[in-house]
Amino acid sequence: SQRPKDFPPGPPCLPIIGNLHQIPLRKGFLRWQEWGKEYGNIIGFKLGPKNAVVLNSYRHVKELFDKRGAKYSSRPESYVNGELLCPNEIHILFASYGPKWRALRKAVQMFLNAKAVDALHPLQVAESTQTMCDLLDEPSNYYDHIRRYSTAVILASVFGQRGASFQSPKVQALYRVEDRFTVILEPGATPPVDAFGFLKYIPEFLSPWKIEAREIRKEQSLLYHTLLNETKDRIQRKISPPCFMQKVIEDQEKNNFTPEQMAYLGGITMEAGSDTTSSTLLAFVLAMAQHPEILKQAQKEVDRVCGIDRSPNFDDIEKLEYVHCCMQEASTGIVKTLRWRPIAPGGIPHMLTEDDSYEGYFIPKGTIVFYNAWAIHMDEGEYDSPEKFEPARWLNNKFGCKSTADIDDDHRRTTYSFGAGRRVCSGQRLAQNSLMLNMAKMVWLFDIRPDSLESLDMDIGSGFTDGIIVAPKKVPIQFVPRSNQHARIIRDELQGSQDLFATYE
Ligand code: HEM
Repeated sequence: SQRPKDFPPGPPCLPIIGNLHQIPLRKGFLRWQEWGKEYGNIIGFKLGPKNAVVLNSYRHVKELFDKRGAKYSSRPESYVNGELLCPNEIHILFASYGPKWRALRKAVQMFLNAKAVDALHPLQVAESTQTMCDLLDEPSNYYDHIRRYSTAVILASVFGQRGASFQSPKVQALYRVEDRFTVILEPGATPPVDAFGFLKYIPEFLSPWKIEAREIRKEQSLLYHTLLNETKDRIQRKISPPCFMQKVIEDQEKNNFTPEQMAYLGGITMEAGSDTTSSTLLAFVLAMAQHPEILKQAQKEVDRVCGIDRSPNFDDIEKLEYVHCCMQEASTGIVKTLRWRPIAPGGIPHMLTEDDSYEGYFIPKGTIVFYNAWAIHMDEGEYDSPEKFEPARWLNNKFGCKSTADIDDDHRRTTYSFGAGRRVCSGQRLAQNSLMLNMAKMVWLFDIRPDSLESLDMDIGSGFTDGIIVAPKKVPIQFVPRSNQHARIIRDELQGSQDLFATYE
């Protein structure tokens, strides 16, 4: 547990365990943020014998992940991820930087490139319109309706199948397993088995986390294989609409993918795109419920651009500057940010594959490097009152930062919510399209109000769930249609989507 010579500064270590005892089991990114005040924005610490570094400033993420991507793009070796949950590097998010990851990333890119993603506009419009009608019919279940939306878009575009309601068995199966998956992946949710290898030999009856991991693996594998087999069957019967898996199946020999790799490729895309997008939308709902004045201003703009005779669509989005700012603040604008509540606040760890020197520090090969999206987005040096939901900050400059800040355009990302470097999220464009469309339609259609202001808990610690992906906890929120005419129009628009839905049934 000794710190390497010239390692970045950090808290003193204890023998053997290093700093493990100082990192809380949940939401460790808050502790890293606190450490930043004492040790600076690049902090070195020890997870038992393993070296770890956390980056609390965008400047370091930019220099290390974006400019030195060849070295900082692997993932830490992990017994839980790599052996129990997703063996043989089948999971793109956890695959180490090498040929297997490259083949997966190339395949995913085929589905997530700009042209392919923009071809999904009609599907997104149809599913979003259904979501608005679901919110009209059953507002108290807003949480499920929003979660259904993101899964339905991926189910249809990846597997050519429909997720018509939150109760659909596949949507249910996905969230049942996904909720458990994101919790077990959070550093701290399992014993430090990578630091102390002997822990893996403790029998299962004394290690409930092992049983949990095996069950998750079984459920995930069953779901992904079932979806793949159903899609294969529908393709054979010539009743499948074009979808990502169709292309993957056609290219199976060329890519040399096993059925397991194919099933996981589709399943993981669904995983990656479901609760990420819905959690961001839910954070937006929370912000709108707390800030009626911001909602009003966004409504004014949507009304000016779309009027009352139709709901917003993709042609309008470019013209909605203030709604953009709301999205940039709560979530993602076209190429902008997810600042206020990043859904992966502690980031997804990268691993350094060669020794490196940086600003006089030595960072050895094998170091686990965390980018702390939470600390980056809450940096008081960069943002005025960072804790405040303030869309207007994005009117100042494209980074939403203080006008007095030194605005640095070189390789700086407008958001770190999607990660950075070569492992940056492949699904940004698809996610952004979904977010913008749903936010614009929601603002156009509803007044969004809390049952009571006291019921809103905006605190990232207490008001959001645990896990590597966090989401606002469910609180009662009212969705009140702005007029009968708004409600009638959205229902009429839904009728126009029925033919498209039928192709996925
Ligand atoms: C608001 C929505 C989303 C957010 C905030 C988000 C965030 C992230 C983050 C933080 C990473 C890790 C980046 C890193 O390690 O540096 C990631 C990876 C990834 N995301 Fe997303 N994501 C979102 C939506 C999507 C969607 C819709 C898809 C596809 C359907 C997707 C597909 C992926 C894939 C395939 C990876 C793995 C990349 C790799 O390791 O090579 N994401 N995402």
